[in-house]
Amino acid sequence: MTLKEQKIGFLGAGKMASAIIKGLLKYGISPENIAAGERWTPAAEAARKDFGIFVTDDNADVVRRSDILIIAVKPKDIAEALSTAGDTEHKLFISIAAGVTINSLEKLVGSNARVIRVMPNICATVLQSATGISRGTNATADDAAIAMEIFSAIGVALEINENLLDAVTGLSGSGPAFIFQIIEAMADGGVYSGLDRATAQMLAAQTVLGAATMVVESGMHPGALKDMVCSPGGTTIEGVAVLEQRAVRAAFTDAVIAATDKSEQLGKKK
Ligand SMILES: NC(=O)C1=CN([C@@H]2O[C@H](COP(=O)(O)OP(=O)(O)OC[C@H]3O[C@@H](n4cnc5c(N)ncnc54)[C@H](OP(=O)(O)O)[C@@H]3O)[C@@H](O)[C@H]2O)C=CC1
Ligand SMILES: O=C(O)[C@@H]1CCC=N1
Repeated sequence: MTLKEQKIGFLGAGKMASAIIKGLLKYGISPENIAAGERWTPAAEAARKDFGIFVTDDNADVVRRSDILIIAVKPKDIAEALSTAGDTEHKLFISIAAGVTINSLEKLVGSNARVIRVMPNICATVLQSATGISRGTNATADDAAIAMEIFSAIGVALEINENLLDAVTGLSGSGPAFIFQIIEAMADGGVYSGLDRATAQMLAAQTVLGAATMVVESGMHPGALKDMVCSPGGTTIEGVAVLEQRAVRAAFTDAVIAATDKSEQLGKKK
């Protein structure tokens, strides 16, 4: 069965499920092939209205209708969501929850459960997620292939050993928030110097997009690319010196490590 023929259900229709659904619809999956189970909240109403998908507060109905279930509730809500999922046999479960291990997911879904743990990011909404994928004990090669297909449809996906998924969570799962902070702060700098907010934000965002594209397309070390911008005695090295004085690179490294540690801690709570 191709991805476009699969019935995909979501347990939880909040921010991240919506990002993935939006991406899948952009990719060309029919809304008729997507269902979501959600507490009857504004998130549910928005998913129904915005995406035209089937939305219900009956998780078991979503499971019945779907071949693949994407667990998209907060880590603390997984046990409850799965306890209301009804007959989970013969289904593939893909969890996007931070920190929740394959071992605990398999215990919650059932002993023979086909489980895949993934960590996408919010950029799925514009088909630019960076996603790590780890296959559970009973998931087949076909299951891993379909998970790769789903997350490759909404960005870049790679299979990775589960012991590295917390690091993926700290880096690319949480990373968009760090980059949004950079864009906000750079735009503030532009506004400080007289640019209007909209212009400053557009210039900041396009600069991040362009710089990221150069790293991806050239494969060059970012430090070497930085050197290409820094004219001797010029403007850029003045700014770079300020960032170094404020230990900005160390702060970003530490932010990724802190988010990774938190993902590990969430896993130990289970
Ligand atoms: N946000 C992000 O950028 C990313 C998030 N993730 C992971 O995705 C998951 C979801 O995060 P996010 O989308 O941000 O969270 P949200 O709170 O936006 O979405 C979760 C939704 O699930 C609903 N929900 C809770 N319990 C149940 C239940 N038993 N049955 C059905 N629906 C339920 C919640 O309702 P209510 O609000 O009433 O509780 C909420 O609307 C988390 O596990 C997170 O770790 C992964 C990558 C990136
Ligand atoms: O902050 C969180 O816990 C989730 C997981 C990765 C991004 N957001």
